[in-house]
Amino acid sequence: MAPRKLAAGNWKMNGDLAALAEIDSLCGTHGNASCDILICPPAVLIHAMKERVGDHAIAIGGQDCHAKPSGAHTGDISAAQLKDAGASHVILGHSERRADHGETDADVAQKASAAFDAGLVAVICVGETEAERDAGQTLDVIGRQLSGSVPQAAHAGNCVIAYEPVWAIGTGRTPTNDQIAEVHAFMRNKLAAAVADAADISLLYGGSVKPANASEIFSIAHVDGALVGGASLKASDFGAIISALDAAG
Ligand SMILES: O=C(CO)COP(=O)(O)O
Repeated sequence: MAPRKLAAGNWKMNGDLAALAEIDSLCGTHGNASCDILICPPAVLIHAMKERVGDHAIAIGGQDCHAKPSGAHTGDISAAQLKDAGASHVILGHSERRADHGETDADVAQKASAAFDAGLVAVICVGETEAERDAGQTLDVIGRQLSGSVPQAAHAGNCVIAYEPVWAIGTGRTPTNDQIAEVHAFMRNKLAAAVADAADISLLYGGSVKPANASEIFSIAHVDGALVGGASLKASDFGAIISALDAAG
């Protein structure tokens, strides 16, 4: 088996019911793509988006979940609730949550275990800050985040890893091909020490992926797809990225 190709969109705190028209458009143009497609809207849109997708092969995901299955946690959402609303995936450990909510690697690992228990695929994010890259610490940081955030129960069927350099998110800047290749090869090796089928885990790149740079990024070894922020909001842009992934060998 080879890792599955995945084009994933993270809508972050964007979109409303009217924006689901973009999903209708995406279903019309890319509902039968050969790569996997995932869209992670704000949680309030999951159910409606799932209904809109219907029988098209577009998966829906959350952007976070609580580590506990239920209880007195005002404002939080459990993995089982995401699943009940129609999600099959959940993004965990995004750098915006690590920064804004103080999430630690241990927090992310607990949430990932909760996601596995609920039958969700966890899309676990890792990535260095610009200061860490400038200090030559990139691989140390990624290694530490992978060790701390990916539970032992992870395997290719329930886990996807996204490398998102913090400094490349929403900035229009991307690492060089060599820099992406170095981190992705490192992640593949590092996971092999922890997970039996690590060679089959999909490794995504995220950070300023656009239609204009997608083909080049998808040509890099061990890049199995992308986690796309801004360019996932419009069906025309996200569709072009899906087409680029479909065309990549
Ligand atoms: O954070 C990201 C996806 O999770 C990337 O965002 P941008 O594609 O907007 O840079």
